[in-house]
Parts: sequence; structure tokens; C-alpha cells
Amino acid sequence: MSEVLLKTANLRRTFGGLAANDNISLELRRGEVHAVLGPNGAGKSTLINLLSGDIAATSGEIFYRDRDITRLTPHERSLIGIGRSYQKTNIFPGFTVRENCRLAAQSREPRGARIFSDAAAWGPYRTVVDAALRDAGLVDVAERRASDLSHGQQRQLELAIVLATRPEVLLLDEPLAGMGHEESLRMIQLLRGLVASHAILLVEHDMEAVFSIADVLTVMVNGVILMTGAPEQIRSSAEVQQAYLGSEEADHA
Ligand SMILES: Nc1ncnc2c1ncn2[C@@H]1O[C@H](COP(=O)(O)OP(=O)(O)OP(=O)(O)O)[C@@H](O)[C@H]1O
Repeated sequence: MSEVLLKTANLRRTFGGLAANDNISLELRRGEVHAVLGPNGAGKSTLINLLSGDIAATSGEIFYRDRDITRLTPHERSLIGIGRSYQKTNIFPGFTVRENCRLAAQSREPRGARIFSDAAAWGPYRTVVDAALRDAGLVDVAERRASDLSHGQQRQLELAIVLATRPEVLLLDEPLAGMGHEESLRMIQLLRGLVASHAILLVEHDMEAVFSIADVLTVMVNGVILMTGAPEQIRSSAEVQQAYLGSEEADHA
């Protein structure tokens, strides 16, 4: 089996009296897309926020390889190889696509070592920026201003910005949100190209896309894991049908 990069043990987060995540134990492996499904309010965003460090766990642990990272800040997690995208765009609109990636690449350096004003200091980032642009399908628009990109290209730039931080783990929060069919297919193709070298956690409402790309699915309901399994197991589970997929299909009927 492939290498476990990120693992949680009995992770819990409460907001007042509500357990938004409770007893969450899961593993993200290199070479796998692990999708997290669940109805609105199930706790998916809370889980991503806990893994990225944007919110603190109430109890439980998060391990990166064998290191306990439960108390690390988001920046510290980014430095060791955990990258996340946000539902809300994280782009500098007045900068070019390439400049956005350069800034992200530079953020990997310890704070004192950053020299934003010196363009020559960006040289060492060229390789990683070029790779991020290539892997996110943006080579042809690298010199365009981010604000001039289409919605789908801006979502690709979100991905490029994360890739420029050289992560091994990608935490992707609704990367297909607001995309048309063609744009979604393009993004799925790009994600497929990244799987071999990364562990990918995907929160996404587009079921067709999720089932077309996920190797493992975790279904959450009311803050807890209902089931984790391969796509065919999830699809054929009566429990999952009842708790989630059935109601989703009914919603879209
Ligand atoms: N900052 C917060 N303060 C209080 N309650 C919160 C906070 N963040 C999330 N919650 C609550 O925790 C529960 C889980 O929310 P979460 O956003 O993680 O669900 P979700 O599965 O991502 O939903 P959606 O699919 O709608 O994005 C919800 O009941 C939500 O209202």
C-alpha cells in the first residue's frame, strides 16, 4: 500500500455545544484522491480547516508522516508540505499569473529570508514556478494579469499557487465550484496528473466529478464519519444512500 502522509486520530472540534467534527480518524496516502462527501453542515470545511491549521482542534491529533502537527500554525504546515486551496479566491488580481506563483513559492522560505523588492532574488523560484504553471495548465497565460483570466483559469491559478509552495499533501476545498462542464473536465484532468506525486483530499459537491476521480471516499454526516471506502462500496451502501446520496439525488430530481 502507498505511503500515508497525513493521518488524524479521534479529531474533534466543537463550536459551543456543537461537535462540528467528532472522532474523525482518517488517512491520506500518496497516490490517492480521498474525497470527503456529506450534506451541508456535515463538517467537511471544518475538517479541511483542522488539517490546514486554520482552526485548532478541541482534542485528538493530526500526524504528518509520524510527526504530531496538531499544534502547528498554517504557515508551519505549509512549510513542511501541506498545501490548501480556499473556496474564496486567494489571488492577487493585479499581478500576473507568474507573479502570483512566485509570491507563493517565496512564501515557503523562512520569513527573514524573503526579499520581495529584488526581482533577481526570484531566480531560484523559476523551476518551481514553471512546474506549477505547467501542472496547473497555465503556461499559455503565464504573463496575463490574474484579473483577466476566466473563472475556470482563476481556479487553475488557485491550484498553481498551492503547487508553488511545493506541497506533498493537497487539501482542495471545492476546486470545481462555479465551473462549467468543460472547465470541470479540465480541472479533473489536471488533478489526475497530480495524484501520483501527492496525497489529495478533495471536498467537492459535484458528485459525477467526485466519483470519476476519487480512489477513496469518506462520507460525513453530522460531524462524524458514516463510512470510508472505495467508490463502489460507497455507491452501493444502503446506509450512505439513506443518509446522503438518496437525498442528494432527490434534491436534484
Ligand atoms: N466558526 C463556526 N462557528 C460556529 N459554528 C460553526 C463554525 N464553523 C462551522 N460551524 C458549524 O459546524 C457545522 C459543520 O459546518 P461545516 O462548514 O464544516 O460543514 P460543511 O460540511 O463544510 O458544509 P457545506 O457543505 O455547507 O460547506 C455546521 O453546523 C456549522 O454551522
